[in-house]
Amino acid sequence: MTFLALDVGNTRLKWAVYETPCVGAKLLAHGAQFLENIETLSDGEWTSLAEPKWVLGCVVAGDPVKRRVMEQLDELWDTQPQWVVSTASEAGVSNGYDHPARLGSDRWVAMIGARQRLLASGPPRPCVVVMVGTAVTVEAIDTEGRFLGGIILPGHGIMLRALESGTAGLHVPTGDVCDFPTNTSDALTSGGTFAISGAVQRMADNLQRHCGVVPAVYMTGGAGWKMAPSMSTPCELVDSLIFDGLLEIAHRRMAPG
Ligand SMILES: Nc1ncnc2c1ncn2[C@@H]1O[C@H](COP(=O)(O)OP(=O)(O)OP(=O)(O)O)[C@@H](O)[C@H]1O
Ligand SMILES: CC(C)(CO)[C@@H](O)C(=O)NCCC(=O)O
Ligand SMILES: [K+]
Repeated sequence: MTFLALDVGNTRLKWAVYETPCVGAKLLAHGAQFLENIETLSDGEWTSLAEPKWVLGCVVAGDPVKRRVMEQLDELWDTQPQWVVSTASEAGVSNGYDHPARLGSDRWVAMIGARQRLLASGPPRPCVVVMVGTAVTVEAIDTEGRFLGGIILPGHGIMLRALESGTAGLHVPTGDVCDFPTNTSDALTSGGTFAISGAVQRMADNLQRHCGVVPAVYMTGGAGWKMAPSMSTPCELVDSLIFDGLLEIAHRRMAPG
């Protein structure tokens, strides 16, 4: 009766198997694979798994990647995967995007995970949801669970590569984050980090002004742990926000009773 959750990003596929489709269910196995190596899943890590009863995922990589993931699943099991599409509302979150379906499903799922966590931890309040992956997204959700809007900015890696390819003199090793960088490495690393933490601060300010309450801030994504020490706003790092969202959606859609 296991549940396989899939998060197919622009750089890596992350997967997790839970005992049941329910937030807080026991995590039985998990892993991550760079998109170039997806083909190894069906004769590698996934071979030792029991056939999952449910498979639910979100994909923001292109259709060719999605097809390759489906082939891997198909080689091993009969279970038909379901893929989350952003809609006008689901699992207690409503979608303020101009065209709800155009919102990246990873953003939608992470918001559902965050809202679930927020409500489990106390009375409703506004929250900011930060995802630090290949790209960075910062979303605003109001007290009622309405996604008001969010921003997309380049991730740390893309920022650095853009600077490297657009200049003659910016090829240097990774530096440290510091308040007043005095060498090129530290200047680049701190610049990328401040761009992200500054964007989060700004969105938290926007949301606080809009709602009149200090928002909770949740952060997730592969590079979240790198960003966490440099945030200027208090912020809770939750590695599993996308999986929590998938569990919550699956629970509401699939669980009997
Ligand atoms: N250990 C690290 N040190 C520095 N930067 C990192 C590290 N890990 C990840 N990053 C940065 O974070 C970005 C995305 O990393 P990662 O692939 O872990 O995230 P992700 O959430 O899996 O991304 P996606 O979901 O978009 O595939 C990369 O662009 C990289 O620059
Ligand atoms: C912004 C990313 C790349 C973040 O992973 C993804 O959510 C995406 O491709 N979104 C589609 C565009 C949008 O959300 O407006
Ligand atoms: K992601």
